[in-house]
Amino acid sequence: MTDISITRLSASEAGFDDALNRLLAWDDSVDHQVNESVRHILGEVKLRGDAAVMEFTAKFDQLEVASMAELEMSQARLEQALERIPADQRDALEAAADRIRDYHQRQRQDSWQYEDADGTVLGQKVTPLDRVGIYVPGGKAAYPSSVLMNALPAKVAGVAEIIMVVPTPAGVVNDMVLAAAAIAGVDRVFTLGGAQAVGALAYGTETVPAVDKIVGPGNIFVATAKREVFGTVGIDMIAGPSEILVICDGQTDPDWIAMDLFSQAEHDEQAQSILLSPDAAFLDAVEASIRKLVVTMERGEIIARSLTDRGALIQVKDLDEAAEVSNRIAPEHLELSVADPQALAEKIRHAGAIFLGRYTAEALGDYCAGPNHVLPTSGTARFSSPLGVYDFQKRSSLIGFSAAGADRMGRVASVLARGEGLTAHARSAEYRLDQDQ
Ligand SMILES: NC(=O)c1ccc[n+]([C@@H]2O[C@H](COP(=O)([O-])OP(=O)(O)OC[C@H]3O[C@@H](n4cnc5c(N)ncnc54)[C@H](O)[C@@H]3O)[C@@H](O)[C@H]2O)c1
Ligand SMILES: N[C@H](CO)Cc1c[nH]c[nH+]1
Ligand SMILES: [Zn+2]
Repeated sequence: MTDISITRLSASEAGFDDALNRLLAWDDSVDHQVNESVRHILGEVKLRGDAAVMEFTAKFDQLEVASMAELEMSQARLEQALERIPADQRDALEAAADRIRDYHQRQRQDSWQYEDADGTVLGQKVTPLDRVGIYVPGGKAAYPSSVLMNALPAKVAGVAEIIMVVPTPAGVVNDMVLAAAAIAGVDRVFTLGGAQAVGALAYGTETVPAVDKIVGPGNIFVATAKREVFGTVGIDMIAGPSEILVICDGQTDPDWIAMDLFSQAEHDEQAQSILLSPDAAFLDAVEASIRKLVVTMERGEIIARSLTDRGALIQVKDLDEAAEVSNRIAPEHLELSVADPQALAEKIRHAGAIFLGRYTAEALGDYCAGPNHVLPTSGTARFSSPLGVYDFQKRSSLIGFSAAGADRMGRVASVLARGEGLTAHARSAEYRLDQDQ
């Protein structure tokens, strides 16, 4: 079933704001059911550990096992996969890994400190996280690229132990995913997915070690579970169903734009693909390309569902208005398919990643451009950033007063502490004052 009925909107028509809000929002009933189900799964995993994880894996991934050991892939199995995949796949994984590593090495932050005139030392100590969990999606497609995007920044940061989870529906293991884990240096791999995998990493089970932070993208169950366990562990962001927003001046081949919209729609029925253009005839041409091309797509049904339920072709007055609408949406991926993409990029404030110019297909960013493809979705690009080395490093403040510094700032602290009525604070500072002054 590849029939598509795609929403057409005009930014100048009455009611556009409400229509856009409806387009971006999740259906309330979906939201409610997902929240209920995720809370139930997390509660069971916290209470019953491995037993609950195995039950949910049987239920949601149709994978029955007698023991948790069957859900762990050994390092030997990862190496075997690396040896077994065809040479072109191994070369492509290694080429992508090199680009991703190289890009992320530039993000590493080092410790720093400086000294005041009185010898007081102040600074920041940067430390990698001890143990992280990386979620690699696997329900509707296999994502070796997400293994690299999650694990390599953690490696660059110096994380001591990386635990990967990936669902393998019906026990079908993807060798490229395991090979990518070998290339990236992942320490342990469990074939678990969904909220049960997130719960296992957050709370720990008899077999799965609890981690300090969970990163990585996933469907709505995974994104909701990460939100729920935040606080028990750190999370990177909400990286849910994929999104693409294309702004086009009407001069790019409509087939290219249709395929760019498909590229994210094919991930998930809940993915969102939107096109903005000031050219109404171009919107018609892209709609015609969509209808022509969808029947040629292997994942045509997912694309048709996604474009019908969550897609839109929106006419805007001009590119300035396109930038305004885009900033309201704060998309995960934003393609600027226009003559002067740099000028338009100046007007963009919120987007996970910005793809500049007609030749920059978002798909290249998904695999091998270098920047991370784990990006904030659902408008969270207003306050979140791409996954990066900084997500795997934390900072501790360094404070070392000299005797002179303790005297000078101790007097300030004493006044402030007494103002707050906290006498122990005041006296602790006062003990260290120069008593001759
Ligand atoms: N934002 C990003 O950076 C980014 C990157 C890559 C992929 N993605 C997105 O990741 C998602 C991958 O989704 P996927 O489904 O292929 O794999 P997934 O691994 O995210 O989800 C599969 C799991 O969902 C759980 N699940 C499925 N139906 C359920 C139900 N009814 N109740 C409870 N749990 C259920 C199962 O446990 C299953 O293991 C897509 O939405 C894709 O767009 C996002
Ligand atoms: N587009 C996804 C991020 O939303 C990443 C991906 C992996 N493979 C293909 N695409
Ligand atoms: Zn993609």
